[in-house]
Amino acid sequence: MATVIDGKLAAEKVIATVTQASAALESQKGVRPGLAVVIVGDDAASHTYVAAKSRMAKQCGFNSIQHSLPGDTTQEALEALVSDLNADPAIHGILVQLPLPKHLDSERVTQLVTSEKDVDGLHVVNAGKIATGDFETGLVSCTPAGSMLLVKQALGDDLSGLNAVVIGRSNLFGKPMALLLLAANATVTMAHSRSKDLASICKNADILVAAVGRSEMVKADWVKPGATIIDVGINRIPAPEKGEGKTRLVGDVAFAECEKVAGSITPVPGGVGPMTIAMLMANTVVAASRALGVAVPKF
Ligand SMILES: Nc1nc(=O)c2c([nH]1)NC[C@@H]1CN(c3ccc(C(=O)N[C@@H](CCC(=O)O)C(=O)O)cc3)C=[N+]21
Repeated sequence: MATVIDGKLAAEKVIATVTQASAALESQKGVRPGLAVVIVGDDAASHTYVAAKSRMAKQCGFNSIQHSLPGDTTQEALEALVSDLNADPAIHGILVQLPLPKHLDSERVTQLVTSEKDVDGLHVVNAGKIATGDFETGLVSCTPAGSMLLVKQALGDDLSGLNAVVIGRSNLFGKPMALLLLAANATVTMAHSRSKDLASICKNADILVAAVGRSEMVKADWVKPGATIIDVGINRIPAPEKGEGKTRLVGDVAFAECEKVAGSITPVPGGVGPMTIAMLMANTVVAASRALGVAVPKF
């Protein structure tokens, strides 16, 4: 039976470091880290996530500001808000909740956020820094950064000699995750929906990272015995056993069967999800520390 990796506990440790660094900033500089979260429209799931982020930001002692814009907000209005936040010295981190409503160009908005305040790590400058091995001056996107902390917790900092397979190739997750694994000396394979024979690619993985967005797609016979599995999927599926119309959260990995083969595995919920929020707080305190010229905490 695999060890279940406790993402909530790991996230609490990150949050403790963030809270300490935030308090130090306030006592040294009289400034609290400022995080602005922008949400457009009334998607229920997005509002739940944003509420969780705001709650955590307050718990960390941040100045947490939420901008909720109506679903018919124009591109110009959204860009004007982001420009204001870019120029506001009290704001150190800006997050524009994705996905945006279809009439808006999210790539333009994402690239408008100044790279120093891009706590999502999605600006091309930050993506480029990861790609070129600069982990000192940029910001790493939250879900890959959090997943990497969980991998290192299970296996140590040096992944030399280990095969890592990342399923999924998005700019948001798959690409930066693969680059972080590579930087830690793993031998990395990027698999995706067009890959031939996913099962046999995965079977070779000492570290298997699933970010496909398809519930419970990774089966036990895809898993190398003893492998470390990081499940990045968040899929809401019907749960009639909980009552009519109820749902439950599952990952991209068939947990119950894979747990019997893996060495360690992250659960959903309670795995990567809490780490994503924790790393958002970490990026915010890092951005604030840099802006104010104080020592930057390590995570
Ligand atoms: N600009 C932007 N940045 C994001 O980082 C971003 C985003 N947009 N849009 C949506 C996704 C999704 N996301 C999650 C964060 C935490 C949990 C999380 O904490 N999940 C809990 C369970 C929550 C529940 O029960 O619904 C868990 O896995 O244990 C999940 C999902 C961040 N995202």
